[in-house]
Amino acid sequence: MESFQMAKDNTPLSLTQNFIVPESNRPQLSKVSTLDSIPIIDLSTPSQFLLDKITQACEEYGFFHIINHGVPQNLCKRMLTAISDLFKLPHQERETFVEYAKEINKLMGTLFGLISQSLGLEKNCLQRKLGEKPRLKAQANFYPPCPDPELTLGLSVHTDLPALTVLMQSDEVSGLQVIKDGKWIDVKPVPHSFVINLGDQLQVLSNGRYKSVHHRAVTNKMLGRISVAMFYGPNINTWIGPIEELVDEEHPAVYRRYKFSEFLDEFARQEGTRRRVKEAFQISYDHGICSSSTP
Ligand SMILES: O=C(O)CCC(=O)C(=O)O
Ligand SMILES: [Fe+2]
Repeated sequence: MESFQMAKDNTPLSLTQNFIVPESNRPQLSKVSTLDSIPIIDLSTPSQFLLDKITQACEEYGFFHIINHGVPQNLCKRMLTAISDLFKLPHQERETFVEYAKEINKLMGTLFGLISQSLGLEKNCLQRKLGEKPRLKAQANFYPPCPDPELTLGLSVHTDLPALTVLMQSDEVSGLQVIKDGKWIDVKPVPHSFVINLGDQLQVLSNGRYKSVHHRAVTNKMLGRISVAMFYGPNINTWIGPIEELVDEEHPAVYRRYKFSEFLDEFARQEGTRRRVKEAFQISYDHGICSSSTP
């Protein structure tokens, strides 16, 4: 579906009516903070320092950049070009896709190890909980330049439903924004970095200690933007719930256990609403009675 009417020289003429969002959902770009940003973590720093940084980033932002991540720069560049071509051509550059997916899968292994340790768990704990046949899904996003970025959103406000996202964005153009302390902050591209964010399943596994944070993508007048997200999540038959080591008297289970298929069903059920999927699996401890809030 074309979101814009394009002139011959590829400049957008006007935003088509169906992409204009209601006033209450508009991005209010002048209110977005450009002073704050998500942390940048150097994966090559010595281990305890690195773990402290990861703990802090996961607790405070649920988002961070990683640099010195070991994924070849040239492969990242080829991947962005391949994705860019994909939007122009029907034909896929398969080899680059497969090679990229393999590298990112490896990187996800490293990140899950670090995040597990940052929670005080064994290195392989999170990946073990996410099951033997995880789902790795790629999503390519293309945001054409837009004549009026105030009237629309490139990608509406959401949290990522799986466990972990590795996002590569084009170096020149920003558009990703993240909620921090009730305010939108801009995630300016950091060259040769990936943006990492935690998904809903990680929030549940960590018993709410780490957050799957709301984010959105906005457009801009001048330049188109590309991003490539890789999501790592469980398969539909995997049971997800707070990890036992993270539950005690002081930290009672925030969520009940569920099969991932149930989570997906709930997600589908909430189509068309401002989704609150995790909340449906929350345990309520009101009046000393413990009950799940799922209908
Ligand atoms: O384009 C972006 O930066 C955001 C992408 C995103 O949030 C997603 O694909 O889930
Ligand atoms: Fe997302």
